[in-house]
Amino acid sequence: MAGAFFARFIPPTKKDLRFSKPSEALQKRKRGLDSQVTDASTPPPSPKKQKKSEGVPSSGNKEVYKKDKRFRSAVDDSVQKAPDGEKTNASTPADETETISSEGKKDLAKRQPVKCDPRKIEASPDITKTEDIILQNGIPDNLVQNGKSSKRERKQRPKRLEVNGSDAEIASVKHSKILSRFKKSTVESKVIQNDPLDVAGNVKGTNEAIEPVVAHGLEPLPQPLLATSDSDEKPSYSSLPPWLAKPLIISADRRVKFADLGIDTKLLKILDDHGYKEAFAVQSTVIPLLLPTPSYHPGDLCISAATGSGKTLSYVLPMIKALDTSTATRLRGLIVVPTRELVKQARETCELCAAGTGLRVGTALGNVAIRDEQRTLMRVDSVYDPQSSAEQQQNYMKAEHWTQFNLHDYVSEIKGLNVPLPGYVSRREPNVDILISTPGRLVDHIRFTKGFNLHHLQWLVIDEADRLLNESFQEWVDVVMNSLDTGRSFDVFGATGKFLSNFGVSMSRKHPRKVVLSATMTKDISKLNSLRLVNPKLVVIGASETEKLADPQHSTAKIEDVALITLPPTLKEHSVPAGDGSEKPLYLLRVLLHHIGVDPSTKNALRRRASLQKSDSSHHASSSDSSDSLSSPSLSDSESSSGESTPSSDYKPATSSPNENIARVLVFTRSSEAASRLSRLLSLLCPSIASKVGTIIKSSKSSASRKTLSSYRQGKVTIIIATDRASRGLDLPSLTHVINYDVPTSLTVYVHRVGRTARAGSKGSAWTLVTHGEGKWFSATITKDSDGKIVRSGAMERVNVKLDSMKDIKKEYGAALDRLEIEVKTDFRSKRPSRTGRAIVGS
Ligand SMILES: Nc1ncnc2c1ncn2[C@@H]1O[C@H](COP(=O)(O)OP(=O)(O)OP(=O)(O)O)[C@@H](O)[C@H]1O
Repeated sequence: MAGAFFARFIPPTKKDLRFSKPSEALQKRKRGLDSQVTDASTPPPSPKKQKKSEGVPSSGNKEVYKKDKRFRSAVDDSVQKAPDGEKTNASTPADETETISSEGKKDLAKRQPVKCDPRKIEASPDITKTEDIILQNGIPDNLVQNGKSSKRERKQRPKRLEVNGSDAEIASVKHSKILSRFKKSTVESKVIQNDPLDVAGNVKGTNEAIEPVVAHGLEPLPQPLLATSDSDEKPSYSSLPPWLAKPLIISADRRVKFADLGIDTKLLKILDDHGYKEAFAVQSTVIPLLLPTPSYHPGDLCISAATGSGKTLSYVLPMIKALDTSTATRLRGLIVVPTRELVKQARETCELCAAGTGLRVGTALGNVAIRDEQRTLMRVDSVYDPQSSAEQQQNYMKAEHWTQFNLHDYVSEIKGLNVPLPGYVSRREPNVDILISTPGRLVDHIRFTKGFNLHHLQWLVIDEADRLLNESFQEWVDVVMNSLDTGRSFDVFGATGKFLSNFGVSMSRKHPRKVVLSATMTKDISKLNSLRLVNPKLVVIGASETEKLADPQHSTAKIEDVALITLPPTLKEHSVPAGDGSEKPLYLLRVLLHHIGVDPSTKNALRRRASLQKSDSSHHASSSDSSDSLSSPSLSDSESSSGESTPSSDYKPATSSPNENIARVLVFTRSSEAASRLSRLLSLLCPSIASKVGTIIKSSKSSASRKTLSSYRQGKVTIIIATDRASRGLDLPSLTHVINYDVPTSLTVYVHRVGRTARAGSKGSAWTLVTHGEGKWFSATITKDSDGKIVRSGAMERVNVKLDSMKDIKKEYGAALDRLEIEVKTDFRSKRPSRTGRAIVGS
């Protein structure tokens, strides 16, 4: 049979095959494979022996051997099946071919196929479909070895003939090996292209299971998938913890009756008498979460709600209700706020709600000596504790003391120094149920006030949380949290606690409920983590646009989609281009007199205002062509670019105050020095308003700020010039306007400044003077908010203010600056290096 095959085998002519010179590496591989397939020097093994020897080939040989074996049988079959006398030269002699390299594959794609005679190919009926493809396209010339055999192979050939008895068989073995490998690698590469997942299973289009191909590191490197456009895609994951990523979102429009929140009738009456008719959104959401109702949340709360939305009442009401049930006075509620003014404000609300409950409300702020505060905050209890008393006696009464003991002196000493009677010990305790404190003074008490502790604390409120967490204030967070943790240990229960804990009774206290609030709540998880919150929940009170996020259909809304800053919906914002800043006081005056109408009462002012309005109306008409010379370069067209508005357009406070038509203004400067000079300059420029101007600044004594605030409440002061100290939480009743004389330093500062007006549903108006140099920053950070951090109900309106008609005032302005300069030099010569009065202009 082998002889018949050999007789039919006719080597291909040069015309049939195009040869190329194999590379050195391919030559080496070929030699290696040859030696793996057949060992010509050994006698032919018996089938059994051969099988055994096949069973233990080296891993590299195994694969080749299998293929070899399979092909042998295929060739044998094909030879058997081929009709006698029919000749085919479709087979390529094995010793004249080469294994496929990656180079070869590349060449396969690039080069023209070798032309083969299809009739000859047809002669082999057992050639598989893949073989058909290869052979029809031709074997690439670099796959076919040069017709000259290597020396070694020529030497080996006779031996093989001797051993196997058939040269054709050797040739067929080699051919099969190469063809089989080529076939598999071709099929596999096709499959990888079409469906890489299919490689491990059946190849598409063939039902043949693919054996793993030994590619010897020559397989194509895996390529990355083509990048798809993901501009619209949002990550489906969040780096935030679930409680922060999925807040409870409530629309700011929500209103509920206080009676429906479980507030008792006595308190309802008090609230009603003070104008609290119904609960605002933050109150109607937070109170049920904090009180034992079906919505009760057993954990801490973080609350983000706009300025003036009523956050104070949202925590004071439930805290008072929860603490009301207890009898002994202990420090159980602690409210931390950043400024003294806020301490007083929170105290007022607490005292209002605690009226008639017997709860004691105290404050701790740095305006009095700590000793005085200790006297009012602390009390000394005489507690019967013979054991401790005996220990104390042993410490106090040493032998030498007894020799000098005088009973009369002892009794009088007890009276004066509050020394306990025998068997009793003195124990110092905070003498308030609720303490409202600034963080710095709170730390002072924890560190230095004997007996001051937070062991009994049940409520901890942190208002203006982002500010308190941003500034260290003597590391107050760590000090307070450590004090709370100490208070949870069984040691605080004294000897009884130790005794019971020895018997396995859990003696640790409950975590105090923590309520954290801000209008600009931080998403900084590390800062929030420092508060050691337990089972926290984030509540966001948003503008009506965020209502859709609260919709169950939008339940996948994440904190990334929710702006945590919402401006009051009743706030109207304006920006005023203020040129290069050299005439900023004049712009301020113009806004105060013309747009806000701060001085409608005096005849002088009315006359001035009438003349200004007259001249402004002409400017109004021409504002579009010339006013932009004053404007900041980046105030875009999307912002309303209008002429000057009349005072009546935005001046309609929605309060029921009898002084409804009086404008009340808070002007922000960037420093205390600038505030006091601006106040003086305004008085010089416009003496009629001098008596109405007050300041709230850091450098002044707190009594001065207090005086300003009380004068404001009495209606005597209607213009307050302040620093950012007044920007946080200050609730100035019926404040109609905020003016940023100096631009705020950040969006957060802006939000808190303008949030002093438009509170509790009242209308309010904010004005910002923007110089050329500040325009770009202001537009990008405050007006446009490209980050989408802020929700505002309307666009900021740009108002172009003209100074052309203020020639008289300009003359006064020069004289006023000179006078201020002299005053400043005189006043401050001895105190500090003086800045000129003109420094106020740009500051
Ligand atoms: N339910 C209510 N009805 C009427 N007025 C209310 C109600 N709740 C609060 N107010 C009033 O709204 C004003 C603002 O309240 P509050 O100071 O608590 O706001 P806030 O959210 O804490 O503001 P900020 O973030 O600026 O501190 C106060 O004058 C308060 O008396």
